[in-house]
Amino acid sequence: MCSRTRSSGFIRTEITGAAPLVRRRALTPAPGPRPSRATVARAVPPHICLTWTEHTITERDEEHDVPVRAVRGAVQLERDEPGHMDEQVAQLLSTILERNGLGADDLISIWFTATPDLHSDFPAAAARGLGIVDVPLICAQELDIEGAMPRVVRILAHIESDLPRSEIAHVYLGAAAALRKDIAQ
Ligand SMILES: C=C(O[C@@H]1C=C(C(=O)O)C=C[C@H]1O)C(=O)O
Repeated sequence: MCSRTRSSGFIRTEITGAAPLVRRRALTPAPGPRPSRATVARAVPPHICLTWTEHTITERDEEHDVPVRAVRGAVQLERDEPGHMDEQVAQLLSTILERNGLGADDLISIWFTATPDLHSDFPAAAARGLGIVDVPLICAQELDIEGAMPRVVRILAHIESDLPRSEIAHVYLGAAAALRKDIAQ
């Protein structure tokens, strides 16, 4: 899929497939202006099929490419109480990590939403309780849709994972499974 050869401190990336590879944060584009597709096509041997990374075929060798994926989760709280929220959100987040074989280092960022009937705490606080302290987090209020399930905390996490998209486990705990019967695990 992606092979690399080192040359005097730089590395040449040759993409032979069309996987949605995204460079890790530590990688920086090659200096200078971004060449056009035509320029790159002329500069690259014809057997190499380049993806969108073609404009930086030479880049610093700091880390390997890992696909970015997104994983969803949700849990319905029994009551709006800080200790209960903390426990339920921690369980949701740790289940997402466990079922997808993830560690804290694989997390890019996490969005939390809470339905408008939840006021007792920020759901993101539960992530810090799990030791996730250097991942950008944000909380927002979920849409106030008539008839929607009450007391729900949702998660949308962006992750680095070699799992294909079809194998990402989205976690809807307990009653929240009714929200997405098609993907809940
Ligand atoms: C169905 C859900 O609830 C809401 C509806 C969503 C959707 O239709 O995709 C996504 C998130 C929520 O705004 C869910 O959490 O999955």
